[in-house]
Amino acid sequence: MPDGGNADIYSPRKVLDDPIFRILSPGEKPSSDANIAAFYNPQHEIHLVEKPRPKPGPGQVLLHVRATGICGSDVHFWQHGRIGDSMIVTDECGSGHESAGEVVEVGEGVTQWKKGDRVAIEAGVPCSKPSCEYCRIGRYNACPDVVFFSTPPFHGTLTRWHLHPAEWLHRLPDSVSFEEGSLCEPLAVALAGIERSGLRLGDPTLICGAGPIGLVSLLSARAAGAEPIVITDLFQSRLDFAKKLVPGVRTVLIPRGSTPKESAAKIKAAAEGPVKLAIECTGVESSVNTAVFSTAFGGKVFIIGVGKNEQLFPFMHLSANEIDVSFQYRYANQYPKAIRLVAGGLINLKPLVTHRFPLEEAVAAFHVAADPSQGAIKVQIQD
Ligand SMILES: NC(=O)c1ccc[n+]([C@@H]2O[C@H](COP(=O)([O-])OP(=O)(O)OC[C@H]3O[C@@H](n4cnc5c(N)ncnc54)[C@H](O)[C@@H]3O)[C@@H](O)[C@H]2O)c1
Ligand SMILES: OC[C@H](O)C(O)[C@@H](O)CO
Ligand SMILES: [Zn+2]
Ligand SMILES: [Zn+2]
Repeated sequence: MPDGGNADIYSPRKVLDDPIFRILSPGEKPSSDANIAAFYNPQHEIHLVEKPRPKPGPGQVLLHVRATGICGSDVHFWQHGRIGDSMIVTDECGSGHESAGEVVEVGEGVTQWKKGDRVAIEAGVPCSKPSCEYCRIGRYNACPDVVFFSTPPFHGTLTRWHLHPAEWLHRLPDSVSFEEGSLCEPLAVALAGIERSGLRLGDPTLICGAGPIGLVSLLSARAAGAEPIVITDLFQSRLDFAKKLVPGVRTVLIPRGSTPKESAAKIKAAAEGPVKLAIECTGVESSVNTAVFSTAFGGKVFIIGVGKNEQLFPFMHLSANEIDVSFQYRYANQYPKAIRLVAGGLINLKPLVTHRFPLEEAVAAFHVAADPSQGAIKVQIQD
């Protein structure tokens, strides 16, 4: 467990039999300063929960969470109860890990923050112990004792009053809104991918999938000087959105049922040749294979998407073309860079928020985020 943490906020709590947690009854109107949150459970229900307003312990900061984006992973935990074999919803669990907020109160020993400071909240809190190899070498996203808020059994940051360790908050300049601060979380994922992919100025680049992760990857690849950039999706509406976001991008609609080689032929035509780097943001086997067949000899397929545990890929094609395949898991050391790029105007996240809800309507927000017919890109809950 992280030092200085208050066991309460990290330990799982069974909502129903814990007197300080209660599920709000449908239609109940909580008071304007109630500490409400959106929780999901193993029965795939999602509801508002009222929790106590915590007091900051040593090294902690109490925040008023002002903006939280709903991630595909939040929806996945709610509707499927798990991600992979290790992240399983076995109890009521609070959602949200894309948050930004305002400092309300600081605990003993906290000197870098004061009331009113505006921050982005880094949801993955590693152990930071010298004895931990991954924390010691800076790849703290691999920390075996990480508390990643909203990944079961840890409750998320989608709440009104959230307690966080002071050193895992990042200052937001006044020029960066809470909306943008919240979006720095998916941006951190993309920036980690771009950094580890080795993307260089002028590299022909493919991005598979035009969801929030594909779109922040598009914005990041453009800022990093990739050219040309091709982006794919199954829905023309998402490709149209990508085109508005980055007018120079080339879009390729992937017809349902087309083979990876047929899709790759369309991509290579749009890119005027095979790409140097393919950033895969769907996790779907056919799309990963499309990325492989679209990549030049000596290129790289960099996979951010998550999907089925076992997947087939064209082994000999990769071998005979010396194509590297890498993966990204969350992020480490990316928040300061994300905030600099947004503050400096190199990455404009604002258009990504398409739907906004007040905290009291968080359940309705989840239903919109989960329904592709609503056309949402990023649904945000604001308070
Ligand atoms: N590696 C990490 O740490 C990390 C962090 C956040 C999200 N993710 C994962 O990244 C992926 C994308 O996240 P998101 O929020 O953008 O999800 P999303 O579902 O909103 O977007 C995925 C997009 O891919 C498109 N798509 C599906 N199959 C396709 C295909 N065969 N060809 C082209 N496009 C296809 C969908 O139409 C959709 O627009 C998800 O798997 C998510 O779990 C990974
Ligand atoms: O943005 C972070 C990702 O959504 C999470 O790691 C999720 O995949 C599991 O917690
Ligand atoms: Zn996420
Ligand atoms: Zn660690």
